[in-house]
Amino acid sequence: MTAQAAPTIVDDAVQPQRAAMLAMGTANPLNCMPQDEYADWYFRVTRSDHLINLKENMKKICRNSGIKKRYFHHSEETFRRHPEPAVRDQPSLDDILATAVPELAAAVALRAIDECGRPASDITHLVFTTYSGMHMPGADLRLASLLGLPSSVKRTSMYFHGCSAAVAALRVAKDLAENNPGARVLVASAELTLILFRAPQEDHIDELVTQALLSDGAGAVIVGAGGADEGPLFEMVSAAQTTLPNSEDGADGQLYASGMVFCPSAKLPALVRENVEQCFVEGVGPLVPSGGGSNDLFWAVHPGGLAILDSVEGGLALAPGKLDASRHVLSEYGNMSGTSIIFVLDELRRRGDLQPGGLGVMLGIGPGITMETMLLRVAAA
Ligand SMILES: CC(C)(COP(=O)(O)OP(=O)(O)OC[C@H]1O[C@@H](n2cnc3c(N)ncnc32)[C@H](O)[C@@H]1OP(=O)(O)O)[C@@H](O)C(=O)NCCC(=O)NCCSC(=O)CC(=O)O
Repeated sequence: MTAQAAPTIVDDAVQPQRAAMLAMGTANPLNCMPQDEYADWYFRVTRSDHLINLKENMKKICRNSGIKKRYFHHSEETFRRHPEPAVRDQPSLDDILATAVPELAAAVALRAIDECGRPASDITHLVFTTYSGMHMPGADLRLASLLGLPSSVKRTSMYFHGCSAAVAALRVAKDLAENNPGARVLVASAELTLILFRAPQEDHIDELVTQALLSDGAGAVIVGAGGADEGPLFEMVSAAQTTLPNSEDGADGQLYASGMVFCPSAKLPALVRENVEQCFVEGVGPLVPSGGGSNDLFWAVHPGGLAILDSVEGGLALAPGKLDASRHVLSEYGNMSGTSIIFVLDELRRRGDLQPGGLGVMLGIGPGITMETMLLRVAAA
């Protein structure tokens, strides 16, 4: 990826108190699974080795997934203690998820708070997102308690936004920061795939794709609108959400007593390819300087799968290398659903290719089909 020129944007005058990402943190559970061992492991723990053709199919999907390894909270030990999710479809997941989701979220939130250099008690708003379980009170409250946030913190939970969740949460955080002077918003996203772990079924290749690509992770970002004094990383210039018409069946998730069933459609990559440019142009295009094309921007794209990234690259006619950060995250961690985008942002800033003032687009792709776009500007060093 080459360093880019730093275009200026047009609406600074109308948005004096623009929100920015001030700090971020990411983390994964400890169990690391090489992708080339996954099919053998998965069919063994689900006692499905007799489904020989399906297992071969799974091996092929894993080989072609662009993923080297994934991380999981669960392990073989989980299924020795709780055999239900692996073999009977009657899982007893709730206690595990109710504890592990806020704990993982707290670990990443602490990293972001540390990086920010101000105490947790300065957090005024919490926006929490997950699909890995639902409780009342929710994981957001447990997270607030683990972090020791003030009891006055204003909590917003966003459940079941799938792979566009963290971009949507950041959009909400941007509005909160820009409309509440002094606000310091903690965005936390945590996903554990234990909620959707199920034995393979012969007529459900879509579920096999889910089992082969999705993985566990959490990310946190602190958002404020205090200007340069706060040491911003990325200014959040403008955000948009676009829902593709008649695409509800493009990614279908349903929560049952036995856990979540999530089925991405085989047509999802084509839907993305056909629509991504229009979503970009309509969503944040008007703020990109005239003459600036998609290749003049940096890109943080949800690494949903190799075919998804290839579709975004093709649909926007991006130069090779433009999605390297997303491809790297896919390879090293798998598809951590909405959380992935925070890993991509973190990867982009670590690479050191971004130029102060450089513009880029963050793109989340989730059920709907929903495309969440946010125009970002790299803050001055
Ligand atoms: C799964 C793959 C790695 C497999 O790649 P391959 O190179 O092996 O080959 P391929 O794409 O031709 O697929 C192999 C065979 O599997 C079938 N196949 C692929 N995806 C399928 C799906 N979702 N449902 C049912 N069948 C599917 C193909 O039709 C083909 O069938 P046949 O062999 O009969 O021709 C890739 O297709 C991929 O990256 N797909 C995108 C995955 C995806 O949807 N990710 C988003 C998850 S949801 C998400 O991130 C956001 C959200 O919505 O929340």
